[in-house]
Amino acid sequence: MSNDNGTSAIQRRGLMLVLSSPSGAGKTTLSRQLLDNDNQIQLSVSCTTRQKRPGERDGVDYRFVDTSTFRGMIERKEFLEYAEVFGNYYGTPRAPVDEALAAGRDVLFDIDWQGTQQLRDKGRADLVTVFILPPSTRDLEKRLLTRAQDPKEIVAQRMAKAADEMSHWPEYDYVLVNSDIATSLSNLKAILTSERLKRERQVGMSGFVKALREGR
Ligand SMILES: Nc1nc2c(ncn2[C@@H]2O[C@H](COP(=O)(O)OP(=O)(O)O)[C@@H](O)[C@H]2O)c(=O)[nH]1
Ligand SMILES: Nc1ncnc2c1ncn2[C@@H]1O[C@H](COP(=O)(O)OP(=O)(O)O)[C@@H](O)[C@H]1O
Repeated sequence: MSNDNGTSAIQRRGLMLVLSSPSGAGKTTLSRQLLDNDNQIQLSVSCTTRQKRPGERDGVDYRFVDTSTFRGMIERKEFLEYAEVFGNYYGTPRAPVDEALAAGRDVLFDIDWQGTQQLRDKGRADLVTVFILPPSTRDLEKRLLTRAQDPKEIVAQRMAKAADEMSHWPEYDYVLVNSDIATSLSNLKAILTSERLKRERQVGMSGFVKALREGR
């Protein structure tokens, strides 16, 4: 796996980039743009028992499963973490994450604060967490309404939960206020670049420096 700072063949460890926010703040939009822009990171596709929204694709945005399938996966310990959010189950399948990290690839997670806490409790050294806030409550509601994918009562339910969810921002490494999407994307890319360049993640660096010092 190469890094992006011109030192191309230096191997590094994959990292786990977590995005959380109240519903409607823009994490799905930001995730999609980041994935389109960066070929070293892949999305962790969660399982959920919630209804598919128009335009969502099974296996791409989520794996849509029924409650008994989800419970079976819990029993077989197939989830790295899972939680109940807005009355539905959501969970991160473990195997694809382990495979990606072992191959030195980064993994992007769109999960809530409960899932983030579970990953943190497992002491995952490769965790980098980002909380996304809306510029205002009015903007948040406007975004949920203009997304136009949830019935009015679901939007109201999500707005009612927003204050609670936003109280978790101090638990995250980075915080972005998503006013302008292009600025947020560029800030997110800056976070990712800096985290990739951390010395301890560049596991191939000592070999590289050894070769340099030997004049090779
Ligand atoms: N813990 C956990 N939360 C998840 C997972 N997948 C999605 N979520 C969260 O569940 C919440 C609802 O997601 P969703 O129904 O897609 O609504 P949206 O956030 O309005 O797009 C969001 O906070 C997601 O980040 C998961 O695998 N685990
Ligand atoms: N910076 C932004 N400015 C204006 N609208 C935005 C911005 N970011 C996202 N949106 C819009 O807000 C709505 C909710 O965004 P989405 O990414 O689905 O949020 P989340 O995944 O956090 O629930 C979408 O219609 C999206 O196009």
